[in-house]
Formats: sequence, C-alpha cells, structure tokens
Amino acid sequence: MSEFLNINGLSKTFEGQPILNGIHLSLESNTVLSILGKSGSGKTTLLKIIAGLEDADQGGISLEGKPVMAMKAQERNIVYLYQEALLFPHLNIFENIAFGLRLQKKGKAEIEKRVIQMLGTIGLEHMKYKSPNQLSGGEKQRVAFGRAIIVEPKLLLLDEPFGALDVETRHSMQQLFKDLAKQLSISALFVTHDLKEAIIMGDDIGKIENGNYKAYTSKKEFYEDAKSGVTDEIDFWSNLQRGEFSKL
Ligand SMILES: Nc1ncnc2c1ncn2[C@@H]1O[C@H](COP(=O)(O)OP(=O)(O)OP(=O)(O)O)[C@@H](O)[C@H]1O
Repeated sequence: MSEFLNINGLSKTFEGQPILNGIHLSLESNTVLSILGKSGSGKTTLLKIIAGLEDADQGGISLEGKPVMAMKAQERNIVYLYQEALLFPHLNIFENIAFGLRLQKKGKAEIEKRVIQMLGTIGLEHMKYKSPNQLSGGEKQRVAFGRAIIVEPKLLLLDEPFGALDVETRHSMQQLFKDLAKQLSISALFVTHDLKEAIIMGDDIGKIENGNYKAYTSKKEFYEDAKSGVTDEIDFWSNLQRGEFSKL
C-alpha cells in the first residue's frame, strides 16, 4: 500500500555501533504519529535522516510515493523542529515568520496578509516588532512553529519541541499544536520520551527500541502493552491515592 510517508529498511551505524536497524515505518497524511523511545534510542537520528540532515547507511524513504533520499534537505519540503527554537536574532518576529515566504518570492501583499494571519493564530500579534531575545522560551517556540507552518511543508518533524518548557507552557503549546494540526491538516512525526505527551499529541503511537520500530495498531493496544509504561504510571497514581507512599 502506498502511504503518505514510507520508510523502508532504514539503518544507521555510528562508530561501529548500530543505532537504527532496518526501520520500517509508515504514516498516513493528515496524521500525527508520536514516536517514543528512551534517550539514545535513535529518535533524533531517524528524524535527521528523514529531513536530509544525516545520511543513512541503508534503506529508502518516500514521500507521496516519491523517493527523497537523493534530494537535498531544502528540496524535500520537510521541516525539522527541535527543542531550541532557533530564530534569526537580527530579524524581528514578523520577519522571522515571513522568512520562508520571502525565499519563495511571494508578493509583498500576500506575505503581509499571511504573516499577520499566522501571528493571530499563534497569539503573538502584539509582538511582531520585537526581536527574539525579548521573547520567553514558549513565545520563541510559537514563532518557530509559525515560521515552520507558514510555508506549508508536506511533513513536519518535531523533536521534543516542548522539552525545555515549564509544565503550564508545555500544556498550552500541546493544545496549540493539536488545534493547528487539525485546522491545517498537518502530517507530522512527533518524537518524545514523555509518555503522556505521546498519548496527547499522537493520532497513532509507535516506539523505537534496540534499533527497531514498533507501530501500535491502536492506542488501546499501546495502553495494554505491559512494556509501554502506561500500567506503571497508573499503578503509581493508584498507589499514591491509596496512601501507599505516605512513608516516602
Ligand atoms: N554524529 C554522531 N556521531 C556519533 N554518534 C552519534 C552521532 N549522533 C548520534 N550519535 C549516537 O547515536 C545514538 C542515538 O542518538 P540520538 O540523538 O538519535 O538519540 P535520541 O533517541 O534522540 O536521544 P535523546 O532522547 O536523548 O535526544 C546515541 O548513542 C548518540 O550518542
């Protein structure tokens, strides 16, 4: 079956150490797939290979049926976003968001209209003339989202994008992303090692372990997998409620 994104037998070794071991993964369009995995399991490596920022040793990737391995990163129409929202420090917020549209040589009026609209969507209209160093971490991450999404990439790769944010900001960013994903029919891989975040963000869930990828057929299957960590989490909170940790 031809899926939106198909990853076929992807392998990567670093300094003789196998990291990805023939990964097979597929994603339907307009779907967010959460990928869980412990630190060092190869999540970032996988995303970087998909984005074209790292080479694979073996395997193929196709997007909308077209092989992308031979394409340069900038030709893939894939955006990779990670924890640190790297904005252009010398450009104000408006220009940071407008950047991709200027590269695409869109007209002045169209850029103005789309950037203003995006600023509204991410709730930062009042900050358009500020520079990145005047923004909080959460605000910077919003701008990074706006800048990524405004160019309408085919695929969004999110690498622990909220990892550096406090709990409250993290929740509001999760909600914002979920709303945007629905509104703009976004297709994305969302990498995290946070169990709850994976459940909240993903339409589907999978995990990387020992260099292999396991796709869960449903969230129910994930909850019921003794190794998913969900049961441990539930047990923890049940024990806490029963007062079994009162001596801690
Ligand atoms: N350029 C590199 N050279 C050598 N080893 C590397 C390189 N990049 C990553 N690695 C190693 O590959 C392994 C997987 O790294 P990766 O960053 O993909 O893991 P991760 O699952 O994203 O981890 P984390 O959740 O901590 O970010 C790690 O052991 C890392 O040290």
